[in-house]
Amino acid sequence: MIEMKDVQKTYHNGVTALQGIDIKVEQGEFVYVVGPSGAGKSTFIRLMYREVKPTNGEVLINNHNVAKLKEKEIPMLRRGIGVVYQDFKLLPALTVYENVSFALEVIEDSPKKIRRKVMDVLDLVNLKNKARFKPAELSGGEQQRVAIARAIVNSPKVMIADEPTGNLDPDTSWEIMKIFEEVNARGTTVIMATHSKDIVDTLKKRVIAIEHGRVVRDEQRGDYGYES
Ligand SMILES: Nc1ncnc2c1ncn2[C@@H]1O[C@H](COP(=O)(O)OP(=O)(O)OP(=O)(O)O)[C@@H](O)[C@H]1O
Repeated sequence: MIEMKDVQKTYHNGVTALQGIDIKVEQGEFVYVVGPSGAGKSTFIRLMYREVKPTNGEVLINNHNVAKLKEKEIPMLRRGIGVVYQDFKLLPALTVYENVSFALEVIEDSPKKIRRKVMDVLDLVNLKNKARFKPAELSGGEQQRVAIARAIVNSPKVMIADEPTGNLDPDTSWEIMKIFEEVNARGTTVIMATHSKDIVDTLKKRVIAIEHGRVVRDEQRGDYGYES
């Protein structure tokens, strides 16, 4: 479960990106985060994996106060959260297989088990046949599928995506959304910031709208609510 209690984030330059944020997301939900450019969406989701710390208030992930984690406890938090970015952030020198296995927590796994886990997630994103390719040899949609495989290889409880279809054409975006729905159907909470009216209005989910750093709307099966 993810909970924010009266959260405020003011950056060092004095910009207050978020204030008075009170939300609760239950395990297994699928949530879109929408709003105009600069509204605070990225800040909102970056608080969840402690990429940024709240200035005031509490961010609780499975009842752990994220702001109070010690440095050495942060990897444990992040192991439970898979993150997908707009620009994929793959390691260019590594193959598809290596990009995914690199993210795997391997402490107790045998080589056979590691291989199975990596190939299972590559199968889910339909990229088993390109395991030996380098990112530059893949289309944008394929690169994003590798990034999703990397995000879910540790079976996280939560997957967070910041504009995951922002660099992709509409057909490829729908492929990515099908994978997100599959990941969600397997029990993972999905939080996705997006500017895609088409996606939000077609695949109906909970919608949290943020404007000027405040939640202005929170609806089950909501609309995008802005012009595209
Ligand atoms: N690291 C930072 N330092 C200072 N100000 C920041 C930082 N990151 C974001 N901001 C400011 O906080 C506000 C909210 O930014 P944020 O990136 O959260 O918005 P957003 O809704 O994700 O925007 P977009 O849709 O354009 O990605 C903006 O005014 C932005 O300039």
